Amino acid sequence: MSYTQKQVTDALHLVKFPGSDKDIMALDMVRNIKIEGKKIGFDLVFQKSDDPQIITLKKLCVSAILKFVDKEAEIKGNIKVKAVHIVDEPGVLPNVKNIIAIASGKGGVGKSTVATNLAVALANAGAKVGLIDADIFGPSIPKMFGSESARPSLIKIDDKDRIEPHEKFGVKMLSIGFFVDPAQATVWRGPMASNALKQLIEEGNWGDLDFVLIDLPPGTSDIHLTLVQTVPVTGAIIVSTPQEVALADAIKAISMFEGAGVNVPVLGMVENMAWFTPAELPENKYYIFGKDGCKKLAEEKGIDLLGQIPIVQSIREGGDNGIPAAVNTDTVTGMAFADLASKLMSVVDKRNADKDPTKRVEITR
Ligand SMILES: Nc1ncnc2c1ncn2[C@@H]1O[C@H](COP(=O)(O)OP(=O)(O)OP(=O)(O)O)[C@@H](O)[C@H]1O
Repeated sequence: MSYTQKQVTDALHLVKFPGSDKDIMALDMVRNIKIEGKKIGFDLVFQKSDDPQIITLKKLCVSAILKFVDKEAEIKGNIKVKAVHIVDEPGVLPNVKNIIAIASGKGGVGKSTVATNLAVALANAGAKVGLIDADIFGPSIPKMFGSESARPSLIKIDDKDRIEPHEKFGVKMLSIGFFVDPAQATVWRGPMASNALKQLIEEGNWGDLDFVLIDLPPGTSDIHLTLVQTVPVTGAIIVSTPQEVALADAIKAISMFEGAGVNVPVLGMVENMAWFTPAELPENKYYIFGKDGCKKLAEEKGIDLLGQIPIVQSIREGGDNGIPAAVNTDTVTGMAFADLASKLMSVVDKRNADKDPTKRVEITR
């Protein structure tokens, strides 16, 4: 019999950081949990390699595992302490003004739909925009742009091979879906997926851009860590439906971005599938996934709500037929995405005025 991840994370949720009311899971200090039979191990990530709480916290973790998982669990010696280093050097993408991560906790809430339409709406507003499909295991950007057959070419710049991003509706984009059969990528192991993302970022000929949007996979994964270790992410947008199960996962995504070792400000939330209005009853709103769940969560967390996007047939059709709804600027949905783009531009301006630029992080010891 082996223990479950949940048993371990539940136990570690009970370990509070000394002097704080937050636990080490909420602070995103636990990474790489490995369980083999009775053996449990994980990385414990601190902001500084000489944090005075290292010894105490290691002991608290050992006690929590022995008490709440199993007194026979082999945990001693299996907690590796790691430290976050802020890397103070211009990273890759030096000519990109803002790198925005689009994330969700739960899958299927419309993150790629929002990323696609937001990218098009930003381009319509005159911004120079790039879009990177970081959902390596399930890339959907090629389909949403009607570009499944695009094959970006390699060009030589300063004797180095560079990938020329595909461009459509004013958006420069790269996706692993342009290079491998998506069915192949779904079985890749973590390091292969992380390397693929690094290549899309580092080897793309991105040039000067106002925004690069990164469409992340759902949940929290190695891909998220690869991203913050590869580029300084200006901020994150969290997409969720108003449904409770989706909101619970959205909270985890918010904690991950704001937690130790990542430190990326959350710029706002987007409530997708906020309501449904049938064409024949335009005055009626049906709150299929619940009412204002995301709005309330954003208020609670002190985060801006950037927009509420209803369930609209043309949004789904746009995703399927490769012409994003935001392309049609004179429709109600086109205007909703234009409004979302303008809100994003103003929160990014505010973030850049109020806060220091984000720095890339490295986790070492
Ligand atoms: N507001 C909306 N109205 C109608 N359909 C929508 C809306 N938002 C998303 N959809 C549809 O819901 C489905 C899931 O959306 P999408 O692929 O964007 O979700 P996701 O969160 O990126 O999923 P994944 O878990 O694959 O990352 C798609 O078919 C999309 O067209």
